[in-house]
Amino acid sequence: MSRLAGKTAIVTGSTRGIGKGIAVRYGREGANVIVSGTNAELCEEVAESIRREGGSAIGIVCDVSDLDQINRLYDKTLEKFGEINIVVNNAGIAIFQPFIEVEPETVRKIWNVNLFGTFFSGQRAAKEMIRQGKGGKIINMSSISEEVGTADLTQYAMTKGGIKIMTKCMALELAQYGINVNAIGAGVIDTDISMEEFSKPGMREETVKRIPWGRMGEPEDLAGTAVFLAHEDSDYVTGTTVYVDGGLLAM
Ligand SMILES: NC(=O)C1=CN([C@@H]2O[C@H](COP(=O)(O)OP(=O)(O)OC[C@H]3O[C@@H](n4cnc5c(N)ncnc54)[C@H](O)[C@@H]3O)[C@@H](O)[C@H]2O)C=CC1
Ligand SMILES: C[C@H](O)[C@@H]1OC(=O)[C@H](O)[C@@H]1O
Repeated sequence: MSRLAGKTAIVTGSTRGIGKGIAVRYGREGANVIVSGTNAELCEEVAESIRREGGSAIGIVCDVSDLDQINRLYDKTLEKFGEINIVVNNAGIAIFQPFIEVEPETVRKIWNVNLFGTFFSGQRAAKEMIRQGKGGKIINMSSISEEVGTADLTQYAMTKGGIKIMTKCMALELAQYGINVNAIGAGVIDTDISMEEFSKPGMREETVKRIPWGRMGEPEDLAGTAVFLAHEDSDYVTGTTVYVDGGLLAM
């Protein structure tokens, strides 16, 4: 299928995990994909793997906690492809720590990537999409953590709660330009972000037991929703979170 043919899509934090899964699927759906992250070699590696499958992709380094790098990401994308139609604000970090032990620096670090990065990448995306005058799709990576509390993750969960309301406010302001803004609320997905936590004895088994679908998610489980939210099929969907969580929030 080529549901995204002719579209140019930036996916932040797409050198591994969920972002990589989305970037690879967008490549298969015919989009020009910008693979982005903090490591230049990895950006090129993932872009090359998309090109090897016959897709169109380039790698551009961008630390989303740095506004200059965000602007460079957008400038370079426009230089190469002339337009930006889809942006997935996926880059994110988590640090597990009991609330009473968290240092200010930890909060600032998570805040800068998850909130500042999503906000200012979204802002630049909106400015370009308004200038282009053809609408566009902005997808923010959120989590079931925007809805339910998790011990040792206050410093992370509050950023996802922030992304939830950011998504709604952006959707309200940008509807007049035909720009959809939605979020994906991922459940527990088997990626490096939780590797340390799940290497603790019994943690993985305990977690899987709580998931109605009976397994942790894989990055590929999110890719279909990311295509839907990037495609015209979702033109009347805005300001919402689509949860992809194996039923966790149904409990
Ligand atoms: N794995 C999970 O269970 C869940 C993950 N999420 C969210 O999905 C997103 C992706 O996470 P995963 O793929 O699971 O983790 P991951 O750790 O495998 O991938 C995170 C990606 O973000 C990149 N990144 C980190 N800091 C960055 C920065 N300053 N600038 C640019 N890129 C940066 C990393 O290089 C990596 O490519 C995150 O926003 C995370 O909060 C949401 C719910 C569940
Ligand atoms: C970091 C967590 O393990 C991961 O991130 C989320 O947002 C999910 O709720 C998972 O627990």
